[in-house]
Amino acid sequence: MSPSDGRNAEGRGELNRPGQTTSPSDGRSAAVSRPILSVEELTMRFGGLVAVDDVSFTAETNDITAIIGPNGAGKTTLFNCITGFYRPSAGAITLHGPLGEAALHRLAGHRIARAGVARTFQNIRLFQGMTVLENLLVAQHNRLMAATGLGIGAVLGLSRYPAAEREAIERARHWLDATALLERADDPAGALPYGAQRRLEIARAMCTEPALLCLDEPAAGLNPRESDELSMLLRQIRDGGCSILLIEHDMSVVMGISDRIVVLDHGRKIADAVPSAIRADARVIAAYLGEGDEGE
Ligand SMILES: Nc1ncnc2c1ncn2[C@@H]1O[C@H](COP(=O)(O)OP(=O)(O)OP(=O)(O)O)[C@@H](O)[C@H]1O
Repeated sequence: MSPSDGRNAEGRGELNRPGQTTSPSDGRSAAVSRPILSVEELTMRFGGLVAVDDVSFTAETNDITAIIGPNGAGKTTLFNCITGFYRPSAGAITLHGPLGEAALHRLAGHRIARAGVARTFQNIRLFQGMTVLENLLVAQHNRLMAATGLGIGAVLGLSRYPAAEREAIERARHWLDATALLERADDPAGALPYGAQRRLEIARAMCTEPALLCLDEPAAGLNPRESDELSMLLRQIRDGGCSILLIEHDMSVVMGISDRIVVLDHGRKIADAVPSAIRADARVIAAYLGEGDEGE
């Protein structure tokens, strides 16, 4: 799937991770699509309430796939199933990641992270008292431990530890630069303005080098300029080779950057198409009007 209308020509500056190469951006449209995530007949019940009801969709590699829908539609519950916070009542979630296929519906959260999925939350969850840089180093703790024999190498003063630590700092600096936070590296995270904290959350997720980045309302509380900067950052992350799953209520962000949009209403999928088709979809318009909100 490579819809021309879902692809924005502007803001194509690619944002490679350290040591990563990408194919030219003009090669993206010609690339054969490959799924990064398959959700099949997913259901999540809370007692008698069906929060996600038999939902199936596919997110393609190197796409931004948005999940939208009125309040209570089941978006966050779907995210929580994908990222291991909830064990689904039924259905399957498969990540087609760099380490092969992973059945996410059966894995614990930390193993889902290791398989290549990172997420941010609706409510900011940073270590407020730690510095900005420390927040990014903590995110790489597991990788650092694994690279050094679970820390024993560090204790014994073996040479791999300093190299792994240097790489972690380099990766952190790369994402601080990408999110315009380099100058705030030594400030406590809690001292950053709200929009900068949101960017730091994304930088922290990217430090784990995910194949799939799941963002839960990243534009919430941002002013229009910050939302535009966020859109640019997300395009750059996508063009750098990371697929994105995005829950967002800000329709200017969603329509501006999404390659595909899945719409939920009362737990059910009611539409799944490129942005231009979603704008014109009568069921989608009715769902938002039913909420007393046209969504745009
Ligand atoms: N842990 C839970 N226990 C019981 N009910 C829940 C739980 N989590 C979510 N729900 C219910 O499931 C439904 C879907 O909620 P969810 O938060 O997934 O919707 P949403 O689309 O993310 O909404 P919003 O846009 O307002 O964040 C709601 O009716 C909600 O009250």
